[in-house]
Amino acid sequence: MSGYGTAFDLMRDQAGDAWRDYTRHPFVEGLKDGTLPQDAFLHYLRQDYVFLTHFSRAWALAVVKSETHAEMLAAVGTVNALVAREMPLHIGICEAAGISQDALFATKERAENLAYTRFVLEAGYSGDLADLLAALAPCVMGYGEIGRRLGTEKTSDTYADWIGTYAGADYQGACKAAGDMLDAALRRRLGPDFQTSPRWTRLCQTFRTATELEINFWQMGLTP
Ligand SMILES: Cc1ncc(C[n+]2csc(CCO)c2C)c(N)n1
Repeated sequence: MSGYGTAFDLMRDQAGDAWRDYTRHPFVEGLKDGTLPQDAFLHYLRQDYVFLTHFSRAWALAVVKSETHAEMLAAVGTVNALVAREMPLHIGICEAAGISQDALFATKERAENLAYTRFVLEAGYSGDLADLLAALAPCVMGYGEIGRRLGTEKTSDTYADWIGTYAGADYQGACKAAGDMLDAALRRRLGPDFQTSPRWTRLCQTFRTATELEINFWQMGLTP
């Protein structure tokens, strides 16, 4: 059990090898032992800034697709955390590494990056909040799992700040909240035994595709 909710555990099991390939990708192992080249890390961060721009739009769409005040509150809180905290963090790390804000804002979006965020947005545009959250979950919980594992297994402090962000209580709490939101959204729309709903297979497919797109994102990080 992950501690991130019932639906997430079931979807992760359905994703099979893809989940393992995402959370134990060579890029992740390079963060763990400090062997990831710095230029690959900075290239990843620049692309991730662009990623966060579109990811924030996807969470804003979750506000649009909400049906209850509790859903709106959770979604709007994530939009705020992303735009007011996570994005400035990336700007600060890049600036400290010599990448100006102008250079960062001018980053050309890689195809692997574009494919992922537009897939998530499309899941939301054409579906309801359950479809959108199934596409968002691998990102949120995957980094939670990676941070938690690297927090105890890391053998180098080179990327300790990055690991600490995702291993920390704040982020772990956000994963638990997102897992609870996913469970509640599925119960509301699919019923209490949501895994017996005719929609379940497709939601698991959406989760798996987003997981595969996360693998491609790490791979892109290794090829600046
Ligand atoms: C490619 C990529 N995937 C996942 C994350 C992690 N992440 C993105 S938004 C967010 C906050 C809640 O949605 C978190 C943890 C990332 N930064 N980049």
